[in-house]
Amino acid sequence: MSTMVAKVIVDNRSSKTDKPYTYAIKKDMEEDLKQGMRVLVPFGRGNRYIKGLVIKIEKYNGNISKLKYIKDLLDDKPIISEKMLELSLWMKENYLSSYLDSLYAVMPPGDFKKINTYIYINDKQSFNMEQISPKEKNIISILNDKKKVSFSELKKEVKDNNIRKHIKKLEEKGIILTSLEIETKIHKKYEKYITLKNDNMKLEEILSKIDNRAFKQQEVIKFLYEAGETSLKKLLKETNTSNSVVKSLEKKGEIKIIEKEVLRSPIPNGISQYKKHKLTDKQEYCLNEILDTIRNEEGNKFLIHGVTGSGKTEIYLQLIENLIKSGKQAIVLVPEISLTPQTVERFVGRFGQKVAVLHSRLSYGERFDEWRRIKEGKVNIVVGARSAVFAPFNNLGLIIIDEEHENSYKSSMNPKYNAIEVAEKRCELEGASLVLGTATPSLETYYRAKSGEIKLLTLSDRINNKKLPTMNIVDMREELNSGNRSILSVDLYDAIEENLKNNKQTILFLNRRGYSTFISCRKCGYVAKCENCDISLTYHFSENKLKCHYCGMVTSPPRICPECGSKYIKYFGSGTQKIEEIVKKLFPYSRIARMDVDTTSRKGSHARILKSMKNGDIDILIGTQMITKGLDFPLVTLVGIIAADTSLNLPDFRSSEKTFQLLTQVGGRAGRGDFEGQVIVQTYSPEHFSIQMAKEHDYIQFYNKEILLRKEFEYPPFMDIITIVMYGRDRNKVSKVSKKIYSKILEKLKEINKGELAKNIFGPNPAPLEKLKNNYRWQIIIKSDKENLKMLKNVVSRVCIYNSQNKEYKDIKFSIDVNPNSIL
Ligand SMILES: Nc1ncnc2c1ncn2[C@@H]1O[C@H](COP(=O)(O)OP(=O)(O)OP(=O)(O)O)[C@@H](O)[C@H]1O
Ligand SMILES: [Zn+2]
Ligand SMILES: [Zn+2]
Repeated sequence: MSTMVAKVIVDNRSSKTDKPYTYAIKKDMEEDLKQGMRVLVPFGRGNRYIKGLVIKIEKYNGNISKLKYIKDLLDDKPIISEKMLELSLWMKENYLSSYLDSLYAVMPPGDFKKINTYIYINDKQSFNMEQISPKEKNIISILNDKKKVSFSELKKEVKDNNIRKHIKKLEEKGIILTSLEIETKIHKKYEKYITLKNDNMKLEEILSKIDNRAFKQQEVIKFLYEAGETSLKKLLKETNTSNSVVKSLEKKGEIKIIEKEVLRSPIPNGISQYKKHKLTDKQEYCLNEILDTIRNEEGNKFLIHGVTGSGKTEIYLQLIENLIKSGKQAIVLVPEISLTPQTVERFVGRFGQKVAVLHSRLSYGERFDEWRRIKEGKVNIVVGARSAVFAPFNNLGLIIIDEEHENSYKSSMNPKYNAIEVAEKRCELEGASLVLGTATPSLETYYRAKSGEIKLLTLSDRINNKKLPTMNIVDMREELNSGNRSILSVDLYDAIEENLKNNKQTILFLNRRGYSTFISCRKCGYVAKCENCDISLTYHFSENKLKCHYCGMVTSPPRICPECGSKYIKYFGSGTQKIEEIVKKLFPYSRIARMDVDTTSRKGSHARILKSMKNGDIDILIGTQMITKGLDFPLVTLVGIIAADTSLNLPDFRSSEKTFQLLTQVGGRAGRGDFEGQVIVQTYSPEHFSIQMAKEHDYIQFYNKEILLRKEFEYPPFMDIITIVMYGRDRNKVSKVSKKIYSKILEKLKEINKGELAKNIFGPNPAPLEKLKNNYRWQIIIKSDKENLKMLKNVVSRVCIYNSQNKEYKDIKFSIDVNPNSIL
């Protein structure tokens, strides 16, 4: 006969114990135990008790007497739903992360150990004591005494093995409520609410019991009779009374005071309503296509490719409105930096209290409260950054991912997931639909849209047929030739001056990304590139060498330009701060603000800058990536891009794509109001196709060219990339271990007759950022086609994860990333 056993992941931060352990289940626990519940299990040689999570319950054919038993159940119901558990296990496989990291991603925020189920009486429900068993009565009387009891406390007091069943029954009858809560230092907030005690009596009857001269008391009664349950604060304000009036009414037994929990909310007060636009024909077509396709079950993945200012957000809003009517829930992902008041206002301004907002700046308490509001179904829309994809809805109907091309959807921490892929998987598991939107789709997404996997919807015009801004390219080599060594070209200078005269706003953009600088000829625009990878070489100061960050090729920097022989070889790099200084000198009477990581680190500073921009208190806004997303200011008519080459010359196969996206997105901030906009792009490579295509607003042509290059050089979407970074304090050791890992990978491949794949394993090489936070980093890069991906992941986990406890690897850590954002 086979028995059931539980597979448990224990909450112990060590890669050695990060695997499912098998535990036997006592008879009296069998019925209650579900996957997704936390349990207490004896662990290790000393059999100390440790918390764990049940990921599976299955038949066992081995000898059960060899197993340890689960000691206790910690939850009365799963804290992770079946589907979220499945999603988490899928992440573990797909991104080669640990069980524990993957589980933490889908669990309530905060510490696994500190989350408790609490049980309390449902004030709203009246019930008949006769239908209640003595044991249930016992529970009710404990709850009546204590108001709220944690599950484990209650268990201690009741001492009944069947307690879970009683709780379940009581909950089904609506007599008690349960909720997950976290022990935090932040205490829950309560607020007093007042209602009439005899609310089924006529108003005259109640009033007749109160002294005629007690006007205030009479007024309070009248108010409550009209308004029903009201918060004390509001009551005092509306009736202009004092607390003592309320107290004496309570004494007389005419009113009831109830304490209610107030959830902390990160949503700012006083957001005004965001009025619904009547959709344009094109928006409407798009909305209906999505709704029809879903209705006819012809697919559930969509890409809205709509130019900047084409009204994508309004489509999202009406899509959500449509969906929540049928009782479903929706998640909207936006890039962290565009979780600005402007975005939040649109969703909250339309749907009000039904929206929860999740972003990384929330306090611990706020985050947990939002999580609970979602879990308990108090909201049906979540707007948030990447991790909001795990919002614990149980009737999910839709995930929208705005600006789907953004880097920030890929996590750089464990589990190193890509929120788009996770969203897709989650939609699959829950039968929900996925809508991606952007003006500049990622190559991967557009490729899939063209292949029919994702339904493509295109909006090629701005709302009200406003023109897309004209893009003027300034060749900075010519500026130099004509003697202008300033960072601003004559054209850009003149345009700013003109704009100031007309009281219009200007945005100046400078991409500061990139750590080491690139090398370029100021005369002809030549950029040093790797022959094997078609990627720009990075200049390393300490060694005075140029290196390829993909294949490891090393060369000395040229003294004179190999193309034109000039000696104007320069390395590049100036930041927004420098620009700010220069612009201030050139336009001393203008109002200038800077928006980058340095100026927005304090809470609220981001919002403040945006507000002054909106109010027209800023003439020139200088910024990094932060100003590229979603901003909608009607007075911005000029956008200047200081150096388009910074992103073009990043040592990354995505550099062309990123440049096209950036120019289009930043440029897209211009001319959104009643005035036409222009963009001035300064560059040393004006003929580069990503700059040319951005100038023409021609995504399709850009895509067609770029996708050929991806194919030729074997990059995504045609190949997947896995990077293994090995790091530690001792450079020699890091290098030794990397070499060992490399040869083990080759060995394993030979063992399974896949030796020919050795040509796809690059390295080991020092990572471009070789020393980071006092660690030396070396990396191996693996390229894989779809067929071999699973096998290669398997090899990598065998070599790096299962053996990471190996003595040889002492003091060395591994970081594995599947399709990383960057390989720096
Ligand atoms: N049907 C409509 N009628 C009138 N105005 C509209 C309509 N739909 C959207 N708008 C307005 O048009 C402007 C641009 O819309 P929105 O910001 O949604 O565009 P978007 O496609 O999301 O742009 P981006 O990708 O640049 O962020 C907004 O000010 C919005 O309020
Ligand atoms: Zn040159
Ligand atoms: Zn190379």
